Amino acid sequence: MSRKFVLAAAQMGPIAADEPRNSAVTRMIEMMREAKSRGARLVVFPELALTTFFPRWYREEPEWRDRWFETEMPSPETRPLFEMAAELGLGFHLGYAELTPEGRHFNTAILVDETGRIAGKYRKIHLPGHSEHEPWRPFQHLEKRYFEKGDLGFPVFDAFDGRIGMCICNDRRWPETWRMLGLGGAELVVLGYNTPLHYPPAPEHDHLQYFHNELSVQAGAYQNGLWAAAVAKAGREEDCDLIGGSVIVAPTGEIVAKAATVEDEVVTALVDLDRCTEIRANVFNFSLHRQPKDYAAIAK
Ligand SMILES: CSCC[C@@H](NC(N)=O)C(=O)O
Repeated sequence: MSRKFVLAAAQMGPIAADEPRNSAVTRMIEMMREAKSRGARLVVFPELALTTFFPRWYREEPEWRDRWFETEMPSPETRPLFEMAAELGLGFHLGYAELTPEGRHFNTAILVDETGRIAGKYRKIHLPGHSEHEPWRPFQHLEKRYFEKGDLGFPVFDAFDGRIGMCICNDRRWPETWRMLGLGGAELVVLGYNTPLHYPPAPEHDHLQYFHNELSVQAGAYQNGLWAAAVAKAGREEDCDLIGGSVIVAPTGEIVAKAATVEDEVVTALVDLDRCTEIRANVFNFSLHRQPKDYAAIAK
């Protein structure tokens, strides 16, 4: 059985602070139609794809924070995505802020299959930034304030005739993320990101933002012999420039599709999950070459 399918990366341009959820959903549905017209089976949306990247602001009122969070999925505003998935026979990956019935806040992503059913959930583990107001910054990065660390580990799901893993934005910079997903047997890792062009603690690295994105995703894919799709929310969002550069990467580490704009843009690639073997049966044959006894410090 062939395990080839068309994968779509649906980069999003900026979402204004006052842009309602149903506007973002309408933009996503338009990109789902575009992806389907190119034969896609799965479309990947960014991190926190329903709203502006709200951790850039410091606010103390709990009700201010909670307005950015989803208390159910699907919700009345997001249900059209699920209905469109079922109608088109097109799965999707979506990042959003999750508020649980117990009052817990997570930076979450879900995988939805071609029938519109939630096939998997991941909660972001590597939360970047800071937890207190730092007025010297031109904008805040308060993920450590507004979210709890994810509590689901790095699960891998049976879907799309393969094994699919997820991570979110800053997770992609950590080799441990990719190795955990690789050890779980992931053949495709999908992720979204909101990455500012300007990094206030080390502005001398600003010109490297696109490079570090590609470096991380290409290394993660190659070193674990898996496909990867990394998808941006891009462009000038509320006076903060976010990088674009959404990519689909093969298990060889080669970029096979790449966005050219910082706007809503769909890029597609034909993904053959059986190509993971090219790497996994050779250079990164884990059972043959990996030496976990010598890696003890990594897990401390
Ligand atoms: C403040 S750290 C840099 C920004 C970070 N962004 C997210 N959303 O994780 C990233 O790793 O891209």
